Amino acid sequence: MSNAELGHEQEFVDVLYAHLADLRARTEAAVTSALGREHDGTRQARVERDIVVFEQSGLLAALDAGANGLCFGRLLFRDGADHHIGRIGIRRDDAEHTPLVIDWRADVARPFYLATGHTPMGLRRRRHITTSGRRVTGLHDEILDLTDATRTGFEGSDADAVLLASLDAARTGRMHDIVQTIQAEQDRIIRAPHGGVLVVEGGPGTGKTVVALHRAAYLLYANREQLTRRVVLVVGPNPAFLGYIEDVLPSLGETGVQFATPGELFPGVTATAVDTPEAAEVKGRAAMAEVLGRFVADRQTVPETPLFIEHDDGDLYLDAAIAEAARSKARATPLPHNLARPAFASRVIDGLTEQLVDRLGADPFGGPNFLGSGEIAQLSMSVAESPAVQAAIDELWPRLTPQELIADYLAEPVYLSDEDAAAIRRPIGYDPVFGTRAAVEWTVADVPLLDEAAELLGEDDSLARALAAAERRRRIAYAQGVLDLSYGSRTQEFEDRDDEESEVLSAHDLVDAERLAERQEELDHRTSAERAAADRTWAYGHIVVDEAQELSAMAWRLLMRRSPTRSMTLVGDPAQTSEPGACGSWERILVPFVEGRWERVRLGVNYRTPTEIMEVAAEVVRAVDPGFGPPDSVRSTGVKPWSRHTADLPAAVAWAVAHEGVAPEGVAHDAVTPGAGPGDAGGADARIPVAGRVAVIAPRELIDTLATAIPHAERGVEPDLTRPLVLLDPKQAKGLEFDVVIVAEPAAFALADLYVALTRATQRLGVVHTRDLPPGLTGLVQAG
Ligand SMILES: Nc1ncnc2c1ncn2[C@@H]1O[C@H](COP(=O)(O)OP(=O)(O)OP(=O)(O)O)[C@@H](O)[C@H]1O
Repeated sequence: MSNAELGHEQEFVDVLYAHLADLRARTEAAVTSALGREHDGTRQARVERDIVVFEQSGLLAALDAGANGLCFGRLLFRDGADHHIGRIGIRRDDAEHTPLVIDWRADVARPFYLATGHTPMGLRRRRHITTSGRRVTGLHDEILDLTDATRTGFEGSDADAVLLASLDAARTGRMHDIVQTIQAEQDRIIRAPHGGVLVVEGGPGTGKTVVALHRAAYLLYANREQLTRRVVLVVGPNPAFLGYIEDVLPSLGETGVQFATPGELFPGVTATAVDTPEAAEVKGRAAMAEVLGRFVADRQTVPETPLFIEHDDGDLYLDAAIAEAARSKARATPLPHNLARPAFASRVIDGLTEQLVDRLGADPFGGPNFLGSGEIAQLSMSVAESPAVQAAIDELWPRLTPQELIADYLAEPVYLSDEDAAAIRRPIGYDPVFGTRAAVEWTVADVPLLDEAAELLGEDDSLARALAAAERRRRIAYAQGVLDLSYGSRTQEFEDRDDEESEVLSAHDLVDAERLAERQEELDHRTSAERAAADRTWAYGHIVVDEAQELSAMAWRLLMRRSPTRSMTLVGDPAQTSEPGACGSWERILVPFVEGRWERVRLGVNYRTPTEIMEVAAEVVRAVDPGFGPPDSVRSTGVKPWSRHTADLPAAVAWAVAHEGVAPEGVAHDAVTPGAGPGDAGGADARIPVAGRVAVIAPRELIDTLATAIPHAERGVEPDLTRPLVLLDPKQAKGLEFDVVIVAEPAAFALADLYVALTRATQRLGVVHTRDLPPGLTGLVQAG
């Protein structure tokens, strides 16, 4: 093994970090000085400041992101080309600004992920560089050209060594990027074209989530202008999951991404209540769209007996004929309820004015009405301005908010069977003092109903839109000035744009005046992602949906509205579906929206769960579905899952936790000898992690009881997953992973939930139970 070779790479990495530090210092200085600079308040001065801040802030974020594990690979081509591959791209200071390290997303980096002995893609040698901080700790070379006789001593026959080392590492409670070890099947998905709907399917641990996140990073790189402006939205099942994955994109230099759970997709509403499974199922049905449409139509009424309206020019009667004619006119417009209201109102006003005209201008001798057009117009105005007339119109065609409509509907659900109506009925609460409506506690399944209501009702925002358009014109004019000046004052760092592989972008390359105008708004106020989050009608550039199999038909309607271009990556595993309202198959989800215009790809290798655990999880499913085929695990640990029967579940959970090496509060984790897990007796060459994370996964109804036995366990709606021990219900555990998992009382789990729980462990699995074990778990090693 050549220490010189390691030394060369260390020298290169040193140069790289020195360059990064220099770039960073210059960038930071530029931002600080621009922000701190006194300016005279003139447009010119503001423009100059904004140019610097705009150009440099994005670069700073990318530089910070790249600082950790900046360089991880090297490609040596047969033709002599030699490229280092990194998390971000950086160029030299030479005259040509040649690349120092290539962004992993650039085309030239692709052989790092795809080349094989059979298809070397021009490569002679591929090198994995392992670093710890800034120190090069290891090299792993693969020779792809058998005529290459050079030997460094780092050539390895096991091409998966780097991957296995990464998979065996103790978990941290946060998902990490995998740029160093993306597998070929994953790379093809990550770089699949931007347009259309791509469904990524695969069993537990096949990398669906991590691949979807890298795909988002790749798409942002390849379509930067479009996607940073339109924003990428990542939808995940719950807040804990979003916390678990939220570091991945920033670690790849991408910060302008919005994360949301399905309960957060209606701005202004936070889902705090929980539906029963039956209620969630009813609310999620596609038929609810039509039901709500009918409910809105029911609010457009005709009086059974004429409404009497006192008026200065004479009493008015708003009868069924006038209301009927007005309703037909309003419904004939293509507008939603609130926007069609003016059409209704104007026809009612015409009808009532006619009443007055007939009465006041009637010729007693049967001749033509003697009121002139001016007088009629006057009468019409006085009718329109009458508060009593307005109140009558409101009664027949009320202005409605989505919240009011859905609260009313849930208070008295119609167009459903009695059973379904009973499942979702929720009386309106009233403030005991003021008698006003109490605030509604919304559920996740209410959110798509609110969105549907917003579509049916429409919002009269014409004034707001006109103001926004005027403001936008002003900003574009201003931004044009920014760009003109920016071109004149560009720095060396940003000039280097002659080739297609450039990774560092400048204002001229990224933006036109319109785009910069939007950027200015961001600088002044919020980021694009923040603006998107606050705007129900935002059209996202790309949407990634994780655990997509869980969403209801109504939730899909909402998401499709947010993606008019239908650029989406949907990630899921139908075998892990347990939501009663879930849509079921991809066909059912997608045919109504993108029939024939979607593609499905499958990932088939489990990178998380070792063979020993996966076999057990598969047996559980096979007990009901004998043909079930789980993904193949990429590694095994030699440690068999164990079970323990007990009469005292909390005590058994506490015992299991102690045996898995999680110290109670106040005792340092290191003070407990880890690894002596109850199942180790059977393990021959067990590879045990030194430290890591343990999860106890238990049915929701047992969580409180178990918490008393393991008070040091982290739990709650949004548990901190970086803590050594967490207590979760199976829904919360979706998408997560831990070194060790203890499943409590598996007989109380739904089958899909149990499958999810059993497949969360990267190292060891134990089961504690008082009831009989479900089929598939009965053969586990008995512990204790
Ligand atoms: N190429 C890879 N290199 C290193 N680690 C990988 C690779 N692919 C996947 N992994 C790791 O495997 C684990 C499982 O990945 P991920 O959570 O994305 O799987 P999933 O298919 O979404 O699982 P589930 O459906 O069970 O939630 C993660 O720790 C991930 O980092």
